Amino acid sequence: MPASAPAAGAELARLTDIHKTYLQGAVAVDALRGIDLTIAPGEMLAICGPSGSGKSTLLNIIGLLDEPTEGSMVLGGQRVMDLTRNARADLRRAALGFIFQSFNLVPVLSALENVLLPLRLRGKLAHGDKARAQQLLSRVGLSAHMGARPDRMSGGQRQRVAIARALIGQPQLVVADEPTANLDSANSMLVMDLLASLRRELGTTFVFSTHDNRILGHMTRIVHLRDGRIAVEDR
Ligand SMILES: Nc1ncnc2c1ncn2[C@@H]1O[C@H](COP(=O)(O)OP(=O)(O)OP(=O)(O)O)[C@@H](O)[C@H]1O
Repeated sequence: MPASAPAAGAELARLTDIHKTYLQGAVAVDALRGIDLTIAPGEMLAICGPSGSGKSTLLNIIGLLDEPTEGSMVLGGQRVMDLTRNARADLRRAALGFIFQSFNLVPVLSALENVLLPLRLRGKLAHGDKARAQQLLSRVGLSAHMGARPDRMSGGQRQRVAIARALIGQPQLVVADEPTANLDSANSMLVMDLLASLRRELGTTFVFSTHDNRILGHMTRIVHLRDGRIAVEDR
């Protein structure tokens, strides 16, 4: 049974008739075949489906990491297709956060430096950024590990560093590609409970791709993909 849904009406993102075709040598692979999807602020939305159904492709498009072959997308009121490459990168940095199944932390940096990295990559750190990163690390239960490097941490701890890193830029939308795929059941539940609490506290919107049925109870909506199309939606 999905968790309580946010109020209907507003929209953070709208995808209309999205298609994505990849070329594998001379063969065209239609990974997405006409996706219509609206994402409301505060949703915790899961994109489910079998391997190859197009989950990662769809997430990459929502996260402005890839472009559709056809179709349109509006994010935060901006028509993404009308933006230059630089403007799209600016929107991605300002509006989006990312969580990956393999955590994608920088091994030679401490947990605190990993959380600050997205801000450093944007330019100089502002006054208060370090304190905010420390607060976020405390909020994800890692106050005793701020100076530790990821290779000294468990998978669950690493994913919690990655959650703090995804949230440091105060994104409207966090895109999470199979965030529990490398975690055991206990850590998956800890991470999902944490994300659900953060969603309630911060109002952040989350879109997940997942094969993991254990985490679906945390979602406000579930979209099932089959062969690049939306097959079923559960609210
Ligand atoms: N970069 C690429 N180049 C060519 N084909 C691709 C590329 N990325 C994905 N595909 C193909 O597009 C289809 C959808 O792939 P996608 O990775 O989006 O599915 P998925 O549902 O995320 O799968 P999985 O659960 O295995 O990660 C598959 O047929 C895949 O082989």
